[in-house]
Amino acid sequence: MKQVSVSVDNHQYPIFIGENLLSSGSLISDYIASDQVLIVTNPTVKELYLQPLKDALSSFQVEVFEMSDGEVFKSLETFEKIMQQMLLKGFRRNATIVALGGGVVGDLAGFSAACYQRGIPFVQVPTTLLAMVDSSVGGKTAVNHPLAKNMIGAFYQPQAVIADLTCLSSLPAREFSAGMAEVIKYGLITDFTLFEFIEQQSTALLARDAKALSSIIERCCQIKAEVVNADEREQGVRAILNLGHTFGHAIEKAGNYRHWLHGEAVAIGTMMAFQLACCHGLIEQSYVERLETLFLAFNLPTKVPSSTNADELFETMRHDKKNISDKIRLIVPNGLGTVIITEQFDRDQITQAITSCFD
Ligand SMILES: NC(=O)c1ccc[n+]([C@@H]2O[C@H](COP(=O)([O-])OP(=O)(O)OC[C@H]3O[C@@H](n4cnc5c(N)ncnc54)[C@H](O)[C@@H]3O)[C@@H](O)[C@H]2O)c1
Ligand SMILES: O=C(O)C(=O)C[C@@H](O)[C@H](O)[C@H](O)COP(=O)(O)O
Ligand SMILES: [Zn+2]
Repeated sequence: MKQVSVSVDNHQYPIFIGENLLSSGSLISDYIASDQVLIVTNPTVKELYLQPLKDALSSFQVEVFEMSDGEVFKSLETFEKIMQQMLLKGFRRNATIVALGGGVVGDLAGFSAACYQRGIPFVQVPTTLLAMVDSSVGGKTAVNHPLAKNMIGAFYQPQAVIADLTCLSSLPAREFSAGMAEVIKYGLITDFTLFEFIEQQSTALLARDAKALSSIIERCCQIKAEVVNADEREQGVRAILNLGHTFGHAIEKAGNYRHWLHGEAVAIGTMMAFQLACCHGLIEQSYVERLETLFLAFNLPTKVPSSTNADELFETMRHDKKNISDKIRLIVPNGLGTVIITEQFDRDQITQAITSCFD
């Protein structure tokens, strides 16, 4: 088992990465504060992994909240249902929420933990690649608003993250690829060696080779932990984790949170950020092509349909939480494995970058 540590203010917590961790009662028990536990999950994950987790928690009084599966259910409505269930079941302030699932479950369960009686402990048990490398780590929790993504939320850190690699064997190929978009992001923002490793190991990764997977998951968690440790509340450097997301969130919204997976939208959004940077002399065309080749190797989309409304995407981007004025704050590459946070691009330049990724 590998371990990475996150350390923010006066809270430190471990990320455990290994095989068969889900059923290890001794591991998870250490992070449960009292006998009351609410597992938040969805029908897909419940079917696969609820029983081993329940067995591991057999010494606790466990309730389950089953939310519907899908990004559209990362909503205030589902949040309210969790609050209702916890209140009706008499959950106290020392109860623990366990998020069993991908990023949708994790973000919603984390936000619920942040709000219930002003904050109760929670544990992340991520079951998708994306959740293992990104959403379970760092304490961004949220629900979506019809106007834009993740608009209502809190920075709220878990007690522990338990990433059981065996869960990845049941992950559909499309979901695995979506997770790879965030993995590639880490290579682009700070660690070009990781990017090159992914290029070299693409066949092994697509075959879900355990050694290659465990190595990239550990590296991504290390990078995310370093960034979060330096800037938990995104006052500065943490924004680099948002590469491709300003475009990506607008793309997700334009598809009503149903058409594109988060990772897919991030892949397209990253291509837009790369086109923008290339068009304005920050990076070479060869880097843009190299990234597109890697995304395509993982069956990720790099373009939106030409029927996409670039102005509508731009209007959604104006709601982005990174913006501190009427300028759009973007993360763009300025070299191999490095990025800058900038407001230098105007509306025309940004919409041009969007249309340059039309199919
Ligand atoms: N908080 C953060 O820092 C952060 C970071 C990145 C993404 N996110 C959020 O995460 C969400 C995306 O997360 P996701 O990609 O995990 O999607 P998801 O949670 O929707 O899970 C993807 C699909 O896989 C299924 N699934 C989960 N685990 C499985 C398994 N082991 N085997 C088979 N099926 C499984 C789920 O039921 C779902 O249908 C988005 O809402 C995004 O905004 C948050
Ligand atoms: O942890 C972060 O910081 C990130 O930006 C990680 C992103 O991959 C993630 O999608 C996050 O939820 C986006 O946050 P938001 O603040 O842009 O809503
Ligand atoms: Zn993301």
